[in-house]
Amino acid sequence: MATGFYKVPKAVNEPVLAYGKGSKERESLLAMYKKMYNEKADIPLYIGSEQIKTGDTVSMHPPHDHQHELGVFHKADKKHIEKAIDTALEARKKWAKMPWESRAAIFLKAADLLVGPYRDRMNAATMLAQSKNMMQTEIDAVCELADFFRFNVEFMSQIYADQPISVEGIWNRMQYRPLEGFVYAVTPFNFTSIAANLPAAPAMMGNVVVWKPAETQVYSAQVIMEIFMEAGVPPGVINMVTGKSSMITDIVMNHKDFSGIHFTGSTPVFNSFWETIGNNIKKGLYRSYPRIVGETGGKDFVWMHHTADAKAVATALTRGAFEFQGQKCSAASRAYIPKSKWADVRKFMEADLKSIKMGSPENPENFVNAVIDKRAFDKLCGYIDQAKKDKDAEVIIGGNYDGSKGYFIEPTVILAKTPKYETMCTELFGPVLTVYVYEDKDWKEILEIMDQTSIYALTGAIFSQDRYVIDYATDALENSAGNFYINDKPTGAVVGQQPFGGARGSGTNDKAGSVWNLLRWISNRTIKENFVPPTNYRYPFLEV
Ligand SMILES: NC(=O)c1ccc[n+]([C@@H]2O[C@H](COP(=O)([O-])OP(=O)(O)OC[C@H]3O[C@@H](n4cnc5c(N)ncnc54)[C@H](O)[C@@H]3O)[C@@H](O)[C@H]2O)c1
Ligand SMILES: N[C@@H](CCC=O)C(=O)O
Repeated sequence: MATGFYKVPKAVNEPVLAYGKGSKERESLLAMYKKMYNEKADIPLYIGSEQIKTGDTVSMHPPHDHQHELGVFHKADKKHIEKAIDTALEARKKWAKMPWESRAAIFLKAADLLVGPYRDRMNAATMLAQSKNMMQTEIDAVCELADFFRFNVEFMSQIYADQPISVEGIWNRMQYRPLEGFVYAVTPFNFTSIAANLPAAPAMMGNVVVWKPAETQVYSAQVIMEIFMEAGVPPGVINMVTGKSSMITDIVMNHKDFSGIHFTGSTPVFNSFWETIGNNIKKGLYRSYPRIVGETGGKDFVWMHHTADAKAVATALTRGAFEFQGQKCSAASRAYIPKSKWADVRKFMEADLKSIKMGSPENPENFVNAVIDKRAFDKLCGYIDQAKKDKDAEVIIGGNYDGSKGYFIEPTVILAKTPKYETMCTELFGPVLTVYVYEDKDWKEILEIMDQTSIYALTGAIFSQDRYVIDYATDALENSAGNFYINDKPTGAVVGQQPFGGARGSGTNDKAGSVWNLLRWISNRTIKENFVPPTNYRYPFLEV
């Protein structure tokens, strides 16, 4: 097909729109929010070219307005999952052979559709489904997602261009085959961009996918499917199914052509997948070893040295811990502050948090919105109530909540009297930050404690103005975070700039939106061609 070594457009990060007062983009987005709020969605399963409405439905509600119904989505039963797998495997016959330039064009088109005609719809859907304010949805559902599509296209072309050396009479080639089978993408509620990227990245590399979004994200997942279809992803390449997670996983992982899992979500769920896959390998069920890629939980830290600026640290904590209600895997959830600076950090945080407004994302003045659902709300309120009772803790900021209209929890700061207090160690995934105040002189010991406090190693930030201290802490915390920040908050990684992912209990660290991630979705074939094959078996020294 291709009659040239085509070069893909250079990827650049999508500029984030400001949504300032009186701006056209703000007006247009709010109009779309109102329109979608008043419609009733009826979301089918997307299997091949069919949109299946099973009649077995689940209703959807904005977390900040849970009495309002956004519509319903339809649930699959066993036969739909089997059909999705069969359809994917059928689609693979053509998709795996499609020239890479055509696959690239589809995802570049998806990016342009997203930042153009779909921008408002994608943002409004994410505001409604996940209770993100305008800025949080813009950086996630539009900019990060467009970046995933465009940068991955560039990384794909770099991978394909990488070829082995050849010697006289021999031409060596590397064929970057998709995996033999289908990939299962299981995605979290909190980032629309991650939900789209997990099926898109393997698909871009020529794989076919069965995609199961989180129940609380299905509303915005539908818009992703609309974009995929309009961009030209052929029917059957990405099949979106919704329904009981354990039933879907059971059918998928017991299929001999299951070739990989692309997961983002909590650590226990990922562990259960690994266990199932391991047991099935033992039974000899699979054709190939499935690729297991999972980005999971975090207990992300901010550490301050006494040489750091208190206002900068307080700002990093306010944004890092409470943007999107702390529901980022990267969110700062434990902070270590030296005694000499604590009064200042606390004063600045109190002032910041007092000025924060909480409510619906439809009102742009609300910095904080609702947590995702009742389960999360109850769990978080339970930890806050416990901290109010515990001798080892004190709730010093916030601590109030109200679930009557929406699942609203005030940004809450707990002061822990021991560095191993429960909320210093366990991922809560909400607007709760725990602070431990240490003696300035003990800064080296505290770094050691930090490294040993949680099972996770996702993100972390250190603040200091002393370069020796920065170097020491960077070294001491080498394995404590896959994304490490110096004098910055631990959230907000940008595709192409800070490839994202962590190790230990935080996942396989394959760095979403990078070459390293895409490499997991191919299975190379090395091809050696000999132009003039030898016709004499003898070694030179055996010549007669
Ligand atoms: N490391 C990262 O890059 C990253 C990014 C985003 C979120 N996260 C993590 O995700 C979690 C929050 O997201 P969540 O609440 O959606 O996570 P979750 O683990 O509850 O759900 C993730 C997905 O797994 C599915 N699932 C849950 N139980 C299942 C089961 N038994 N079988 C099959 N599927 C199942 C869910 O339906 C959802 O689609 C946090 O732990 C957060 O740290 C990590
Ligand atoms: N990439 C995002 C986190 C995604 C996880 O939830 C960040 O860096 O804040």
